[in-house]
Amino acid sequence: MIEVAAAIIEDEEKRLLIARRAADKAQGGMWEFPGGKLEPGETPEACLKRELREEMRIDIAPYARFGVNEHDYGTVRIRLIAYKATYLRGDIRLVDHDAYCWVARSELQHYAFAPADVPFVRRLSEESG
Ligand SMILES: Nc1nc2c([nH]c(=O)n2[C@H]2C[C@H](O)[C@@H](COP(=O)(O)OP(=O)(O)OP(=O)(O)O)O2)c(=O)[nH]1
Ligand SMILES: [Mg+2]
Repeated sequence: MIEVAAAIIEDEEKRLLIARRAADKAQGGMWEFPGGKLEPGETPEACLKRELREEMRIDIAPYARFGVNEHDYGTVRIRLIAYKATYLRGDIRLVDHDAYCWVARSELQHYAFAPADVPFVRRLSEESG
């Protein structure tokens, strides 16, 4: 089981940050909440702060656990741990993804998300914001 943390980052207009996985990666071309694999001994919050600096050059503050979803991709099984987070500072620069977007909750349904994210997307779509 691979443990992966994902950040649901909101801006002042209540839009959420989503990013598209590069074509050459697992789940290439699919949208996700940015993040990555936990390193040994790392908390999900620390992982997310590190990953968002590495992958997008921004600072975030995770503040609440949103949920966990286990998904079997056949060759790998992942435990995806989602945290709500606040966008603190930095201009986004894509290091790893090939696109990003700030989207309203009502627009999330128009993006093809990685299968492990689908339960989170459904819940977020029903939230007000
Ligand atoms: N970051 C992230 N990964 C996700 C999401 N949904 C989902 O199925 N995944 C899968 C894709 C990968 O198989 C796995 C790990 O994600 P990753 O590629 O971001 O890991 P990483 O940043 O540590 O990158 P790397 O060092 O392995 O290249 O989790 C999601 O919303 N966010
Ligand atoms: Mg990543």
